[in-house]
Amino acid sequence: MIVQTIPIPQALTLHPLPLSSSSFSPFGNVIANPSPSSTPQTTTVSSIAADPLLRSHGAISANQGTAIQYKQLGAHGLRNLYDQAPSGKVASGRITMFVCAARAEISTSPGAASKEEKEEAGRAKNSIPITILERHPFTTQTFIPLTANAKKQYLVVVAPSAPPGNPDAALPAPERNQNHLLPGRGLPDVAKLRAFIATGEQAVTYGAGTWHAPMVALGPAGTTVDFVVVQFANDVAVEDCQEVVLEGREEEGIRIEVGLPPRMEVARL
Ligand SMILES: NC(=O)N[C@@H](O)C(=O)O
Repeated sequence: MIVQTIPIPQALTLHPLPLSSSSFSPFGNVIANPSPSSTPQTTTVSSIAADPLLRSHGAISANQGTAIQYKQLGAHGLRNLYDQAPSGKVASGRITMFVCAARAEISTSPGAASKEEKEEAGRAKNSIPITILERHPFTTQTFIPLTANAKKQYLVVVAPSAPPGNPDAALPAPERNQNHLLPGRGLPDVAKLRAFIATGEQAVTYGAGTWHAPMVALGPAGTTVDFVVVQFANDVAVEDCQEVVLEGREEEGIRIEVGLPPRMEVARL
């Protein structure tokens, strides 16, 4: 539900970076195969012991040696903090699906964009407006694209919380998380918005309370990116989802948008 309207102080164009675990760590987790070159056939107790990457992701040999199981995929696992929700209403785990229409397309061909491509991108105004941010204060939310295709892409737009103050004082938000990973109860700090380009080989978990824009699928017109979404909810609107409208002044060009590059290298973890 909409809880606030924030005036956009000045025009802002975000330049998205390839999504990676390290750049996204203040906001949540990137989930991807930590070591695509490792196969179940060649991964043994001793090869795991010798490989810091496998060890740091908690790799074990599973399914009678026919699988690798990674048990540690980031600090923001599934979190249910509804025991701190003022309504006291218990939450349940939910699995839903978002079928997201592609809203723009960028090329994934490696290499720098040519002068002509940059000019063309400028002319096409290849940008996505950001007009709303939302957070799920008491739960993590994981978006898992139903494709393992690096050519499928989506935009992840997130903001840290501003220091707490009057405007957010009445909003339900948790105070404690076992790993102290909460972003804080404040409204989004729009000047510090960040944008990332994710691929179909990456899933993303927003940490509990992380401000984020509604998912933006990328790709040719008429296509979709389908996501399985895993979170908790208790059906109390203000505890499940708090939305903030970002109010620009179109006539003065005061808006927030993500500028899409004509070409972008896609990154692994
Ligand atoms: N992220 C996104 O697209 N949507 C949500 O977080 C939602 O719960 O609606």
